[in-house]
Amino acid sequence: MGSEALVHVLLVSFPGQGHVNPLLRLGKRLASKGLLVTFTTPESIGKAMRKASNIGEELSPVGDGFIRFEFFEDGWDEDEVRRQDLDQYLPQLEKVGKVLIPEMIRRNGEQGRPVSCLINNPFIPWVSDVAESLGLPSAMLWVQSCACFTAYYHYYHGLVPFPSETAMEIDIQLPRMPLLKHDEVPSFLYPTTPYPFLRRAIMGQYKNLDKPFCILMDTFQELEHEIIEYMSKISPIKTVGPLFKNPKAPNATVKGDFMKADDCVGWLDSKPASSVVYVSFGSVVYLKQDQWDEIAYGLLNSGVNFLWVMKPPHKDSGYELLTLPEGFLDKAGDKGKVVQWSPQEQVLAHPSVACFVTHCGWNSTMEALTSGMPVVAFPQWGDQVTDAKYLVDVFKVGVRMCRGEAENKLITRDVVEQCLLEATSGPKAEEMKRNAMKWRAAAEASFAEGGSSDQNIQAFVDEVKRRSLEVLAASVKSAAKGGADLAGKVAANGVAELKESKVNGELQVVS
Ligand SMILES: O=c1c(-c2ccc(O)cc2)coc2cc(O[C@@H]3O[C@H](CO)[C@@H](O)[C@H](O)[C@H]3O)cc(O)c12
Ligand SMILES: O=c1ccn([C@@H]2O[C@H](COP(=O)(O)OP(=O)(O)O)[C@@H](O)[C@H]2O)c(=O)[nH]1
Repeated sequence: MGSEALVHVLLVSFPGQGHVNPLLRLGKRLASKGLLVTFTTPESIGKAMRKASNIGEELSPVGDGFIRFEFFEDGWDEDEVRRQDLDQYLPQLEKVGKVLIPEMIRRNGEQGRPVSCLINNPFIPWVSDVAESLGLPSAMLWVQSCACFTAYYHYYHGLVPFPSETAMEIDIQLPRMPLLKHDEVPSFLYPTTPYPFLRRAIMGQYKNLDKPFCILMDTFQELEHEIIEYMSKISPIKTVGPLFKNPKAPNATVKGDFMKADDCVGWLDSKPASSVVYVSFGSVVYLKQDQWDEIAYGLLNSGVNFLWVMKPPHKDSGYELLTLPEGFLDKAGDKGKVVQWSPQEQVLAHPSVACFVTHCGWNSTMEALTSGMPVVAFPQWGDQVTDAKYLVDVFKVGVRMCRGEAENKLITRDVVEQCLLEATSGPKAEEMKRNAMKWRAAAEASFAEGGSSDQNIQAFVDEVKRRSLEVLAASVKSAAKGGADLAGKVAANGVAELKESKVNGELQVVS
């Protein structure tokens, strides 16, 4: 079957690694079930993705369908420093995207690929407005846990008290969730957050929550059973995680890394089973030099093997380049390896790796659970503090090393060493490993054919197909009436294509 006869969905991503990864993974899942998927994000990131990853101009086959990329200009010069300031960048993306995304949709229609559905991730809620204005269905991929989704929901609607200027240190009880201490709710909700623009971005998504017909989530039934059941009654959520495995297309090479991963698998191969601690704080967290030094000495003093990701800061971020203590690499010798970026999925799946010191970003959390990997939790802000609470107290796969950036506390080398030892040897380590392996099995069952997430993805694909026929039928009507609005034009172009498809006997449309 040619790609032109397939139902086409357009994925629009916020330009962050922790957002691109899950949306692209969703794209591969949808493609593998027979859709044509176009993935788009600003060209500033597109450029990095093309350079670092296996992305070309052409269509990539994935399972029964295809994925392709188109990037859009954000209207700023290549070296514009304001991109680092989301207070300025998010409104710019909205202004430009509201013009360029409809143009991209129209162009695709003209080229014989009418778009039937838009899917976005958080921080760019205006994508649902674009879809609505064109008469297209839309969905949103929530890229954090269902617990965090619930916390933001209750905050947005003022349903329970949250920490405030006058009562900062209150505990928070949300339905079907463990009691959260004040510093365990997503920290963007603290009155003192240094990232109020991320709170505004997320609240913008909640303001628009009635527009998507479906909210997809990178989590799975068995992991957050009760809270998923509760929120399903309020919002049209469908769990489709863990997205990072694709059983129908395990060899699809399309990846969205912004930086080429350093080679470290050979080094891991040379190490004994369960002997290496993997340390990574994701793509945006940047620690202070004194904290970095303590972690370095903690790693050395504990005597464990370690693989440590030390990514360079963005040149306009204002962060000082971190350094390692003098003589650190010599002292570590062959016990340690420091890289700028790792192939994290492969690292977490490697038998030499014993545990993961993580900032608890939701992608890292899902990847660890799905790989059966115990963690040492080192959360900083946002959803990370809530994820850490769940990893340690609910999923029971982790040791806590800190409570988050708001605590403003230096974690000393002794504490680092103690946590590393606790997570790698002795009864606690064994128990965490057992629990992690249980989560791995549950995750695998959920994405295997017929599992809860697989069923939800299939139901979503069926619904998109069903709605695509409605969209086309509506546009045939409006085209017949001579409607010259944009949606009409898009769809009218699509109809020409569909007639062809019909001739091929591949798609049937009632007009
Ligand atoms: O890339 C960014 C940017 C950014 C800044 C400038 C620019 O030009 C482009 C982007 C800002 O905040 C972020 C926040 C993020 O939170 C991360 O988002 C994940 C999914 O929401 C969570 O699970 C993680 O815990 C959390 O660390 C992830 C990101 O990738 C970013
Ligand atoms: O060295 C690294 C560090 C991170 N990642 C990937 O980058 C994403 C980070 O997302 P997460 O939600 O964990 O954190 P964020 O970067 O958004 O804070 C995950 O998919 C990781 O697998 C990676 O491939 N190599």
